[in-house]
Amino acid sequence: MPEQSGKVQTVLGLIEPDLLGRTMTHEHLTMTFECSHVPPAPGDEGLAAAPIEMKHLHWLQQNPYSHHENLLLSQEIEAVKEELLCYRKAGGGSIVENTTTGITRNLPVLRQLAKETGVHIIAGAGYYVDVTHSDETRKMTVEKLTDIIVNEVLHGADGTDIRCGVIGEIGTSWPITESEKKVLRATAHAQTQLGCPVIIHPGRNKAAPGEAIRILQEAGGDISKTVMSHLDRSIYDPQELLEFAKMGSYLEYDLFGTEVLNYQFNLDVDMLSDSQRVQTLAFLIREGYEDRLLIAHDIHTKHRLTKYGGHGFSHILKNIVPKMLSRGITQNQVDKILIENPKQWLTFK
Ligand SMILES: CC(=O)NCCS(=O)(=O)O
Repeated sequence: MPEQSGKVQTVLGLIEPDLLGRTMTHEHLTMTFECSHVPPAPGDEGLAAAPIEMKHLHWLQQNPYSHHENLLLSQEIEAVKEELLCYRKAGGGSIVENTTTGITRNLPVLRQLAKETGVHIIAGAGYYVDVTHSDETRKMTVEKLTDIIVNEVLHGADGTDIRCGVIGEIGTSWPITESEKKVLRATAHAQTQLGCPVIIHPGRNKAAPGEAIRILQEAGGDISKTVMSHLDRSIYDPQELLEFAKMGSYLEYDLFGTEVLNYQFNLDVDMLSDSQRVQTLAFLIREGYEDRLLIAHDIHTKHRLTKYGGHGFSHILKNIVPKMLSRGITQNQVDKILIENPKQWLTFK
């Protein structure tokens, strides 16, 4: 049985699960997102190249992926540190940092932030979406990928002794590519060895979450210990959502704070607003899924930091929790979503 059994693995070492407190299960503290750049609309090239300024804020909020500098969260370590201190003051305890290979994971920075702020930080093992896979990664067998992921959890990643405490976010596109399928199978095999939590980034299609879970399941993964991210932009129809929920993964609404008219990555999608996210949580609770719900902001660009007029890492604690309570979700259910469910998920078997 690995030493992680019954514990949560943070970038500063193993801790008792009860120490986690309120936990955002899907955030990024330092990463780059140039792989997802969307060319600006004709006529907007000047805005896309201009420094971030108050007068451009609305454009930036609606076109976050067209502004190169906005995609470099890695440049904002000091601002993120300030945010984490505020997050603690607001009652936050822990953050799962989902940056994996391909979007510039920086474990030494995560360790430094954990030491300086007192926030428990859990780092992610594995690989982001196919466009970020190197030729070397693409050529690897499932066995080799499994060894690498297991090593990132048991011994440390990126040449450091800093150990990851979850596998993911494991990136998948739509349709899921061959290289991504190998990574999913390796994830399931590593999870079988380690008894660890897993988190998946689905492709941008309503069929994508189910397909990723099926691949994990067929490879022996533990779906009850797996989180499906980004449901806010993936499955809207209530019946289809319930069908997916029956598969047994955690259901994560992790784009709180994102309010956009046009979702740049898929214009067919009407991205949920925060009010609709809360309504969806209430619906899933009524349907019996309160033990399966997780929430977060998935901050991955500069404009969502308070330094740039964004909502920051404390938005859920300061604004969404009161809204949940005012819409009939009980304090006990809020605590489940923010404390108990993350604890159950993050504790190694
Ligand atoms: C970093 C990351 O993968 N964010 C997800 C953005 S998306 O719009 O939900 O795909």
